[in-house]
Amino acid sequence: MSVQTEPGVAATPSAASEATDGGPQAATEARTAVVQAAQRAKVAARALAGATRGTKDEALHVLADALVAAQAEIIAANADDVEREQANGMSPGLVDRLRLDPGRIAAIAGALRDLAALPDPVGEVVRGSTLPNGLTVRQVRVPMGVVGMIYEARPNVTVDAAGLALKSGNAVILRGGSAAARSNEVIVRVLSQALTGVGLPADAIQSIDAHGREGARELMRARGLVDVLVPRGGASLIQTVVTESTVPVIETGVGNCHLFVDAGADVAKATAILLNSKTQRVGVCNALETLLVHEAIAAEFLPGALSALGAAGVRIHGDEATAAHVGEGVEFEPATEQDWATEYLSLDLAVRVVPDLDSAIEHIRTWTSGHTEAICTADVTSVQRFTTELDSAAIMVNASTRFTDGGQLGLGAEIGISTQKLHARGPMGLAELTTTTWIVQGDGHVRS
Ligand SMILES: NC(=O)C1=CN([C@@H]2O[C@H](COP(=O)(O)OP(=O)(O)OC[C@H]3O[C@@H](n4cnc5c(N)ncnc54)[C@H](OP(=O)(O)O)[C@@H]3O)[C@@H](O)[C@H]2O)C=CC1
Ligand SMILES: N[C@@H](CCC(=O)OP(=O)(O)O)C(=O)O
Repeated sequence: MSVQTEPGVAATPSAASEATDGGPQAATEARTAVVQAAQRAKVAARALAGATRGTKDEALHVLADALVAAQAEIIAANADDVEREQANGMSPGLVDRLRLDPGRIAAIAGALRDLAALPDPVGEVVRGSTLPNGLTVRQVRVPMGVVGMIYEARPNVTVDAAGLALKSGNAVILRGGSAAARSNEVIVRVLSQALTGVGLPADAIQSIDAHGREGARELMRARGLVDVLVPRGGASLIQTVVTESTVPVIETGVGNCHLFVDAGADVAKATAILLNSKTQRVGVCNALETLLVHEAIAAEFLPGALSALGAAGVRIHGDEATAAHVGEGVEFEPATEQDWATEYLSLDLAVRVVPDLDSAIEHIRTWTSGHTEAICTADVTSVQRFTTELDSAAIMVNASTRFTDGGQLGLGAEIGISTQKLHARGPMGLAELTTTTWIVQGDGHVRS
């Protein structure tokens, strides 16, 4: 699968009418089910908002243990999903995103334990002062309440979202990608049952997967019951949610990440960063899609870099200047403008040689979706310009694009990576799932 993005826009919108439609009866059933789930979640959210850090952290460990204990059942359900989707022609990159194994389940459980080790965001005083009139003013973090989430077929996200919601004192209603339906069914059951073991309500973690896209649409309309909706996925999903949701939305966005190798960059480090960004996990939004190379380093850098990419199975879509450096065993085809706009999510990479930093910045500003850009350089002026003249959610300096990830950046996990600017930008962790309340304490104060 690949995604075309318009210059500067996370693009390819498609109308809600494209969504699978189960007819009026399915819509009514979905409405009833989602409203009831949201009502239960609202009650559960009150219990979570008052839960102590100790209870929430204990719950996260219990959830982690429960997942590991249910590993065989989860992996069997996941194997059904993988088998079905492979038969349906899902690309290897997306199958990799869907697949679970014991190592991945251990990592997912580990992320829950990492969340337990982080400070509780709830109750944190963001600002505080005593005014000249004696009033004490504090702005304090509080949970959002009920968080709705519509997301891709990636079962680790089910657990990350549940863990983040729990630690930040929120209830969560999940609608995962249909390709992961069996995996998510088992995971949500295991998690919500485990909650009750520590005296927290099972309704704090609910799934509406059974109601498909009808359920997702009802979640968008549950204003007053759902406090915030996080859509995490492709352009069609984001466009539909932004257009149709009456619930407040925090958008995430598609990736189309760039790496610029500057004149004078350390070739060994740049090659390692390039390979990691492109090949470590190709189906994810922080994978590299376009390499830009300063012409002054092209002859030194490109032959080795392209042959390393070729050895890793990467197909190059390059401009003429790149073609001159392609050696034996490297699959190459001439790039068109479409390649600059494409999020391949596969072992494909667009490559362009540029005359200078200005051209690299211009290319990125033209084609980026605003997710992650990286530069390899030894020049502090280039760093300064790259980090201030681009307008993306994350900028990596001499580091892989793959670091745009909540776990990697110390947030424990992430509910999504925001590529818009309001409330949150970049990987969204615990603090991003809270809002604030102003607590003003007086002693009979009145306003004059
Ligand atoms: N910035 C970020 O945090 C992230 C960005 N992404 C981006 O997402 C893309 C890959 O995601 P992909 O696998 O394509 O996921 P999709 O966008 O296809 O699906 C994600 C979820 O949205 C649902 N959905 C999709 N379209 C609609 C619609 N029109 N109405 C209602 N629900 C809808 C899907 O349901 P169904 O299963 O029924 O199709 C699924 O539950 C990439 O472009 C990647 O960069 C992905 C994750 C994180
Ligand atoms: N958190 C991710 C990156 C963001 C993400 O979830 O991407 P995607 O696989 O497109 O859903 C990671 O690097 O593991």
